[in-house]
Parts: sequence; C-alpha cells; structure tokens
Amino acid sequence: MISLQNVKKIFQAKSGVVTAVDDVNLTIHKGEIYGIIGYSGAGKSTLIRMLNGLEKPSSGEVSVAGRNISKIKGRELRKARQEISMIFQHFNLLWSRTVRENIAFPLEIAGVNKKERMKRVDELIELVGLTGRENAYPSQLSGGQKQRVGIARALANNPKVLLCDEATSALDPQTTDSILELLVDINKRLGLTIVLITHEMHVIRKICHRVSVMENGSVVEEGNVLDVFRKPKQLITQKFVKQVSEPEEAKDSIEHLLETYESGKIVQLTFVGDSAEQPIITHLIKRFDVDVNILQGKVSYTQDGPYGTLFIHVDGAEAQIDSALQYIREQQVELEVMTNV
Ligand SMILES: Nc1ncnc2c1ncn2[C@@H]1O[C@H](COP(=O)(O)OP(=O)(O)OP(=O)(O)O)[C@@H](O)[C@H]1O
Repeated sequence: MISLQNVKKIFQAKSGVVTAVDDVNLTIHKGEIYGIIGYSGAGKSTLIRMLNGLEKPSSGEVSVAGRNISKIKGRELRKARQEISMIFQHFNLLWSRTVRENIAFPLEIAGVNKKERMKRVDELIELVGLTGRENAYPSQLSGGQKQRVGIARALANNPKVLLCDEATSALDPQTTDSILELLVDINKRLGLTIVLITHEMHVIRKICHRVSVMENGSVVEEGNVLDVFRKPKQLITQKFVKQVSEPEEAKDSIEHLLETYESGKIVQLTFVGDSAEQPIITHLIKRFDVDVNILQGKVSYTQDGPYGTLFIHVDGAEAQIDSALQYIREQQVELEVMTNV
C-alpha cells in the first residue's frame, strides 16, 4: 500500500543544511496500523508529510495506493490526497462551523450533492460516536470530541490511508485511550491503512501492528510491535519500551529491595505473547524447593498479544534457585538476574 525507497529530505535552513529524513526505506501493508516513533526533531513530521505530498523528497520515491506521490502534481495530486487523509494534534477544525458542517466540508469540496452529503455526514457522526453533538461548535466540545470530528472529517471521502500526526498528544490519558480504540475500530471495520507518528510508546503498544523507530532522520529499528518489545536492539528503542513495560517506581524500589533481602536472587522476568498467560510462578513453587516473592509486575496488551514484566525474589538453596531459573528460561521467558545478594 505504501512504499518509501531511499527517501531523503534536505532543508536549507538559516543555520545550514538539515537532513530531516535520511535514506529511509519502508513498506506498509494494506490494512495495517503502522507506527513511527521518535523524539522531537527525529524527522517524523517530515516523513509523514511526504506521504500525502505536503513535502516532496529531495531524492527517492514515495508511492501510496499505487501512485508515485513524489512525482505527481496539480489535479492528480489533489485526487490522491482525497485517498490519503490526515488528522492532527490540534484538530485543525473550522471554528465557525458546527460539527455537522465541519464534517461536510471535504464533501462540499469534492462536489458531493447536498442530499448525499447529509446522508454521509449522519453515517460518519454515528461511526465516531458524536450522535447528539451535531450542531455544537468546536469550542463547545471536549478535546476527545474535537478529535472525533477530525476523524469523521478525514473519513468523509472514503480514504484508503489515514495519517495521524500526534493525534492524541493533546489529550489526557483516558481520552487518548478512547480515541485509540476508535482508530482500531475504524481499522477493523473499514480495513483502512493507518500510519501514525508519535513520541509515546503507549500509543504504539496499544494499537500498532508494526513500528519504526526514528532517530536523526533515519529508521534505526523496525519490526512487529511484540518482537520489538521482546528484544529492543537499539538504546533508543530500549528507552521507549521502558516507558511502558517497567512500573514507574521500579528503579527506586528495586534498589530498596536489594538492601532488604540478604539471600536469594531478585530477577526480572519478561513475558511476551502466550508466555504471559502461563502460571509460571505456580509451577516454580510446585517443582522446586524455593520461596518466591512477587515484588512488582505489570502486564500490557498489544494488538498481537500481552507483554509483561515481573520482578520476583527467589530464595532457597543455591542449586534449587539455579534450577528454578533454568526452568523459567525454558518457558520462553526472558530473565535477568538483578544482582546476587
Ligand atoms: N521547513 C523546514 N525548514 C528547515 N528545517 C526543517 C523544516 N522542517 C523540519 N526541519 C528540521 O528537520 C528536522 C526534523 O524535523 P521534524 O519536524 O520532521 O521532526 P519530528 O520528529 O516530527 O519532531 P517534532 O515532533 O518536534 O515535529 C528538525 O531538525 C527540524 O528542525
């Protein structure tokens, strides 16, 4: 559905030449929710803007839904943009128009007649859960409702691709989750391909099938979300994964626990997919002569299954502890011994 080949974007800034996107190669499949994560300045916005022709690559090719976006112009580009719509962090709504009028706007531009327009707007209002708010103005809506209008407007002309530019960054965590759920729902119902950029791993974890990590204009890591969570290779990816996998207070309390326990071992277990749902701790206690103390844990859910970390303290005779840890490793659970105490 989307392919980027050797895509580079160079800006001539006052301070000199900036390579915002540096030789990026990507393939995004039809019906996929694809995430691009990176810190501010990594090149995400520039990359996503090249997907709908708002920026032209300095070199390389961008192809979306069978069209070479980097080459087309004028009417052809405008037509392509109807198939590649976008939602934004600050919603970009028309403040003097009601919900209904905002959603109708792209249909007016596309020349859809009034009767069909009204019918389509009604469908969209229902799809995004705004029934009852049709005649409100954006200033009368909550952040989440404003983004729902943004989504309805973006879907008006039945696009093939929806681009999301930090679409939940201005929302509180609960509203973020409800918008992410709406995006998953739309992806499933309409088979829409969704590409999103974000600096929050929570967003990737919650809805994406695959992810690219960007740093200094380059894609430094790519893969299925669950695989990236299981074995993040780059330091930057490890930092992003920690945002969602480790309990926030983990570091402090592990230091405290290391002082508390005078024997045994503290280990961090990382469960991915099916292994997150097995009663490994129960098996451990039954099979080995060890005491197991659960210290902290957190399970998160991705589109491809659960992912979790658990800190435990295992105590007993050394040989028993070693056998128990060996058993855990054999269950396809990643294991890291925090220290020997
Ligand atoms: N029009 C422009 N002219 C000059 N430099 C630019 C332009 N647009 C982006 N850049 C530079 O390109 C680099 C990548 O910017 P970009 O906005 O794509 O990153 P980002 O990952 O989206 O970060 P943010 O989330 O802060 O927007 C930055 O160094 C930025 O200053």
